[in-house]
Amino acid sequence: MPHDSVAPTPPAHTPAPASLRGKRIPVAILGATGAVGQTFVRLLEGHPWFEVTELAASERSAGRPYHEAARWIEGQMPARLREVQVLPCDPAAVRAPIVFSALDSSAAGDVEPAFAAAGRLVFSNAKNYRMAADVPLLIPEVNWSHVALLEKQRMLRGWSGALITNANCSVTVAAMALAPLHQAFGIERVFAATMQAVSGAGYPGVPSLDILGNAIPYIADEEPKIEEEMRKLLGTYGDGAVTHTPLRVSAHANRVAVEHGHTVCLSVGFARRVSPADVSEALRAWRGPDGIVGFLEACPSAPARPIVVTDAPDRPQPRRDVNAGRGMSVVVGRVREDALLDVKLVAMGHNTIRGAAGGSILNAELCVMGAPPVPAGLLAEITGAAAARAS
Ligand SMILES: N[C@@H](CC=O)C(=O)O
Repeated sequence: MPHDSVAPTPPAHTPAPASLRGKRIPVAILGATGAVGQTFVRLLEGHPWFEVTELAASERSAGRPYHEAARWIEGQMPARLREVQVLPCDPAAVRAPIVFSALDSSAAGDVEPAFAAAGRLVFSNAKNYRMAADVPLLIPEVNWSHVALLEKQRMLRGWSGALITNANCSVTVAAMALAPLHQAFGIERVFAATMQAVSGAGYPGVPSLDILGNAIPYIADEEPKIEEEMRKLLGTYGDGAVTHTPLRVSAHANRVAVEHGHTVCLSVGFARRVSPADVSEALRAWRGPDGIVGFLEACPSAPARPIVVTDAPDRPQPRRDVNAGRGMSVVVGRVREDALLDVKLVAMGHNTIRGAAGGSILNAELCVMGAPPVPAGLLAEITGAAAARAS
């Protein structure tokens, strides 16, 4: 084979953690009618540890059967959910202990803290709290140690639940490619140019007459997000805080006529001399921090390899590679010398799976496993409180 295989791997059959005692944890999806909400529904259908029991959305959708409220985008809506009545995004109406939020930032700002205050473990995709000092911004393989912020968050905010965020989708792709290199060699400067799929803009998203046969060199708010979130993601946790890495990042964000898969062209400057061969070797060997690799291997959503390196001269390509690791791997190729910085490469990943719903689900799986440093007893506390509410 000329390069590493990027074929989708079959779903893992992972035994549930003993703490679940053979039962799946009920979970709710907030913003269930939108594109990312629907991706949560698809990925969680048949999940061995989680069962979607509640769907919530805006006042406009609340009270309607899910099949009427949501214009389903890919494949078929799971039959068992068609008649489920959509709930309002209110913790008094939604009972599940674990909540996946696909809410737009206009709603997430009030709704997500309300659920965390009401004892729920909230996994957010929205931008609102990503940069808050007490909120973990997580990509498990990159910075799982930052989950330790939860202890301080719950104390400071007086929440019986907690809030965990995942990163913007294009940052996720870039950060996964850069984390192994930062750990091994120390990165000082990054130039990033994205080619982002239309699904990143949600549904109905970018008008077809704007994007067909076109590329748009602007995505609102995207460039500052890439620059700021990258510094937090690659930062270090200690003494109850994350110290952002002093990395200089310059980003260009572009929308292109691709359905799924964000591509990021990266030029990287290191603190010392690093060759393309060093970079390829570090990427191929990387599985994430030693302390959680065993936990990741037991997570149903974790790919066998978070980074798939290809030596093919014309890859990665969204059309061919976007489903690597069932959409959870980032495919990296074109690793070569850079005349301006040191090394350049191209990273591509599934924006609505690894970059959104799949990333949140993996965060939740690691929490359920109690992967350290998840605060001891967090899951038992949250599910115990939910059982008490139900009785
Ligand atoms: N802002 C991104 C979505 C990912 O978070 C995009 O527009 O593609």
